[in-house]
Amino acid sequence: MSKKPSTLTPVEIAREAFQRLGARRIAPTPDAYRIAYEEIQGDGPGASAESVLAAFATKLSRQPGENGLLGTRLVRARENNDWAEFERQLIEFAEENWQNRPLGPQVQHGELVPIDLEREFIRDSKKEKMLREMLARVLVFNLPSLLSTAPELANESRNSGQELKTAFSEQAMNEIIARLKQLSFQIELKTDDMAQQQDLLMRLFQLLLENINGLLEQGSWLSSQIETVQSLIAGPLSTTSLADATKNLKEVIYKQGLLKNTLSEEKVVVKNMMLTFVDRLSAMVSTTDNYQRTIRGFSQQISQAGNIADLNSVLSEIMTETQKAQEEATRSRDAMEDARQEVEKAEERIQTLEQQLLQMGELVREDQLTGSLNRRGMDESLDREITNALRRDTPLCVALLDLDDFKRINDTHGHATGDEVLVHMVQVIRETLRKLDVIARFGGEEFLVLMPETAPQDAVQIITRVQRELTKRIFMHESQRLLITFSAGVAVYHPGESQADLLKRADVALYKAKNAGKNRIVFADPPAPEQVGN
Ligand SMILES: Nc1nc2c(ncn2[C@@H]2O[C@H](COP(=O)(O)OP(=O)(O)OP(=O)(O)O)[C@@H](O)[C@H]2O)c(=O)[nH]1
Repeated sequence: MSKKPSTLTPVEIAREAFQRLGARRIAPTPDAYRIAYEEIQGDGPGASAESVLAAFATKLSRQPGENGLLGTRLVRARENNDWAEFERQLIEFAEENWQNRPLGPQVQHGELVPIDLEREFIRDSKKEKMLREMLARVLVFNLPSLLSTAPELANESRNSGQELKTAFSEQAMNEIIARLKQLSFQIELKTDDMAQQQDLLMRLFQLLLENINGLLEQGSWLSSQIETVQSLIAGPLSTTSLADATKNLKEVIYKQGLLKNTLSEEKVVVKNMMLTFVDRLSAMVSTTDNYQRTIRGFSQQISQAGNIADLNSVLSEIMTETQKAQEEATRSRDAMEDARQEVEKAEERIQTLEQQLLQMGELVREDQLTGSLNRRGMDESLDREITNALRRDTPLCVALLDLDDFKRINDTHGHATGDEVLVHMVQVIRETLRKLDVIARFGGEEFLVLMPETAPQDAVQIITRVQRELTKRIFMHESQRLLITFSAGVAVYHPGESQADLLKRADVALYKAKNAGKNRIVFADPPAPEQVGN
């Protein structure tokens, strides 16, 4: 800190002092001369406070940054002999650095603050109060709620928090610090334990699911639910994906429950109708039996009749009985006709409900990313549409769509953007297609569109519309416009053809579209005769 005393003689110092004043263009007043003299003489015994401050200012002015600036200001104040300004600069600097003084890099991140440093810091009573309150709140409220599976640690956290609020002495503070160190260590151990337990539970859950699935009928509703859960827990778990899956399943289960209730009610109605039908039938049969018995009685009476008058009375009785039997038969026929109509209506309602139930099932056969059907849902839909097409004798077309240069999109903009493109693509397709068309994710960036009751030329038109729509509805990524196109192979189903052969033809056409330069649609060749059983 102190400057070495000069080795010059007093005469040399006096000469040097005059030269220095000249160089600095300062008038050689006694004060200025004395300062210059002392400056050159250095910190010898008896150096004045002013010379110490002047040397300090000069040294400081050679420092970089804020310190250098302060030094320059101090040198200027000293040169102007403005000691009031010199003092003001020093006080300002001291105040600024006092206020902003950080705890310092000496304290490593994650380590407890040493007591002496801390004492300095907590002189600022406002900050101390805030810090104490925040820490107490974390210990009393937040930490215990995370430690619900470790009640003894939760209690310790709560108690330390409470005591921290009143730990004002150094000793009390040291005790709290020691307790918190211990608590932190125990929480660390507990967390490791919990992670292991969670892992074991997850494996147990997987085993359980596999076993249940093995017991279930293939393709049953519950089996598909279980597969969804299995695939979910196989991947990385996130709160959002779990919440989404739970929400989906809950909704489906709720709707399924409603539909199943209505369905069983409808089935009871049909059963009652059948019972009425059988009742009426037996009533009619017993009426006919009675009638036949009565007629047999009459034929006896006729054979025993002695005169026309007897015969006349038998005849009028026969007429009455016959009329009764006829009326009963008509009543029974009407009742049976009503019952038959009711049964038909109930059957229709059952069919509708079963159809809805089937659609519900498809909800969990969805692709998680895009919301379109997944491969399993697609297989079932295609099966159903082929059956419908054959039964109704209507044309069924399929289109296999494959995004162009999707790998480049992934490579250039990232996988997450690639995912968004897939979602965008499905949204555009869905909004462009008709209600009865179905869209399924065939795999990766390939989609299958089923177009029931659609002739080949209409199918090509529909897919062209999707293509146009996709170029109109530009996909934006970070203010950049990404042009998304696809190539497609379209095929019409030929009766007798297998699902696999139909998809194969669409795939070959798609391959041709890609080879012909992409962003185009190719119609598939008809199947070979042996593929349709000719
Ligand atoms: N982001 C994302 N990418 C996927 C997904 N599934 C498959 N891919 C990627 O899709 C890309 C398909 O690449 P390619 O088969 O070479 O096809 P392409 O780049 O579209 O080229 P062409 O079909 O010839 O136009 C691969 O990079 C896959 O990793 C997915 O779910 N999300």
